[in-house]
Amino acid sequence: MISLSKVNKYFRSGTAKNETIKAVNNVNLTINKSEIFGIIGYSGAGKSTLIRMLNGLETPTEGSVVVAGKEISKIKGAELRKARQEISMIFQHFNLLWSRTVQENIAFPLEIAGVPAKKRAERVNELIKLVGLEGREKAYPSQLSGGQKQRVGIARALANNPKVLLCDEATSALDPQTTDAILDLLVDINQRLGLTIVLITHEMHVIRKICHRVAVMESGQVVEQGPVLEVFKNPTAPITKRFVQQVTEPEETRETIENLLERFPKGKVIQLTFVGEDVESPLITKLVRNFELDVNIVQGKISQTRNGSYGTLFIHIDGSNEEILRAIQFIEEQQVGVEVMTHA
Ligand SMILES: Nc1ncnc2c1ncn2[C@@H]1O[C@H](COP(=O)(O)OP(=O)(O)OP(=O)(O)O)[C@@H](O)[C@H]1O
Repeated sequence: MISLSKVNKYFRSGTAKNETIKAVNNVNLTINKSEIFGIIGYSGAGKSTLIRMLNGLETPTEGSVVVAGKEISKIKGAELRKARQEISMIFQHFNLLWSRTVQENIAFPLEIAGVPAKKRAERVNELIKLVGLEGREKAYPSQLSGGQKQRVGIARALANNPKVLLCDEATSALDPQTTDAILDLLVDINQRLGLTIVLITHEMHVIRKICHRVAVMESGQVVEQGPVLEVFKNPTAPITKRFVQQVTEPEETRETIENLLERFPKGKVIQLTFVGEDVESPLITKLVRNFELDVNIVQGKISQTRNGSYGTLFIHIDGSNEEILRAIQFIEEQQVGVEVMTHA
């Protein structure tokens, strides 16, 4: 559906004469039909420049950009405008028309495409249902929440049945819950309409949650790309490792807990949280000495911070219910956080 071959984009740096910035540096990418493809990178990595080349808002200095069979990098004028109807975009700050209602915003691209009024109204209704904005048709953007505004943006982008949806940091202005709802909507649209989605983001959570494949950008280059699960399991570039860490630690902990609860159906799995020096070992010794319990240390991780160590330890304790309760009470009295693990 999309292919970029040896794409470079240089900008004048604006400081010294003849000095250029390589915003995009020798990028080769293929994005398949109906795929959700994520491009992740920190600010200045070249993501915006790259995505803007997919709809002809920027032209590459060198190389070719082909989208839905058209060489976007070579076409101009009416031909480019026509090609752009197949490539829609949504934005971080929604870019809605503030003096138009929800309905009128969604109808706008249909008006431009010359769709007659009756058909337009039908299509707007369909889109309102698709994005879950029933009842808000007559509202103005200023009366909507961030999530609702992005739903209008999505409906408007889908109005002319595009083949590709480009998402430029589409959830970066939203809170985590709203982000997840919008990401769910994008997945739903991808599945229902078979739409190809390309998104740029600086949040690995977005990639983890919805993308099939990911490309990692740094200083204009794609430093790593592949199926999301593989990149998570085996990140190679240091920047990828940093992005993966954004999300794997809490997730892995949850998975580990489920795994432990299955491995130890009897007794209790307990998470202990320590802050400070060497608090864990006397506690375990006391548990073994003073209670009629079997105690297993199953997993732990202690991290050093500038203010001392911080860590968690998972232990499994088994014995009579009474003894387990006494032990938990004892731990609670120490300088240690304690949580009895249960299934999520
Ligand atoms: N029109 C322009 N003129 C000059 N330099 C530009 C222009 N557009 C982008 N750049 C430069 O190109 C590099 C890549 O910018 P780009 O906006 O593509 O990165 P990004 O990864 O999208 O970052 P952000 O998320 O902050 O937008 C940066 O060094 C930027 O300053």
